Amino acid sequence: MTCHGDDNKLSLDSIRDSLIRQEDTIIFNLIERIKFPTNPTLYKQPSSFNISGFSGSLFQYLFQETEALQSKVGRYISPEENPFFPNNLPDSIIPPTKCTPVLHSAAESVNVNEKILDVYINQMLPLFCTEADDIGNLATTAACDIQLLQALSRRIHYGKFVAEVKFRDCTDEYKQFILAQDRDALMKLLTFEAVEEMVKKRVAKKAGVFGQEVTLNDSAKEVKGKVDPSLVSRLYDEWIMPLTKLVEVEYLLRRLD
Ligand SMILES: O=C(O)C(=O)C[C@]1(C(=O)O)C=C[C@@H](O)C=C1
Repeated sequence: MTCHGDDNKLSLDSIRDSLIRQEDTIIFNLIERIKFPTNPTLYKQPSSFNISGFSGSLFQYLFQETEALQSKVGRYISPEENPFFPNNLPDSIIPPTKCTPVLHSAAESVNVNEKILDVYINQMLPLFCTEADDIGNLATTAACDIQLLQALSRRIHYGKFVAEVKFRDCTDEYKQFILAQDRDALMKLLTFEAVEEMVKKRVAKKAGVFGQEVTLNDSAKEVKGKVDPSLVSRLYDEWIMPLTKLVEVEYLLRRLD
């Protein structure tokens, strides 16, 4: 969702439909990543490997280089994409689109990827993966990490679009709390507990379905799924939805700048 011309699509229902579709991407990417163990060597700072001219982890190196290449071909001209390493990104060779943006210009300053990365490495991976190193698969593991982190980031920063629609639908209600810079009141106003309950149930159900072993033998006995549905529900409850709401609040606080 980039342009003002897309406004006919800009409703809370259409944005929630996109969040529902993004659940599929997140769960499939999660299933791919958790085939591998945690692989702590990948995230060790500084890296145990000699990376010339670079002092971070092997994972940071791979991710930063990937983002730089993707930036050149226009990934970050989309308001749906937010870089994890925004400093010194190369310019895009693709020209920006000539249309009125949907989001307020302050959207660019809202980026919670540092938090996402911290939660991902220190809380999510230990919850879903076996604790071990698989040195032969570090690059493949990092490729899965990058796909999953970008999907998580896109979903969480979609909070900017959710917040914009809520602001347009109930401008006066939101305006008073923005003017007062009242975070708690904004958080309360944008929270829909019944929707959150539905999200948690739906993602658990999807995890059960997507993680099934599919065989042609109808009498084959059931095998354990590829991902624990209750953990996927927890992932949404404890991190994805709270971080989406944080993005919504941060965006709204700047909406009248
Ligand atoms: O659907 C909304 O209204 C949202 O703000 C998104 C979302 C979510 O992250 O899924 C976040 C807050 C609401 O309480 C419900 C759901």
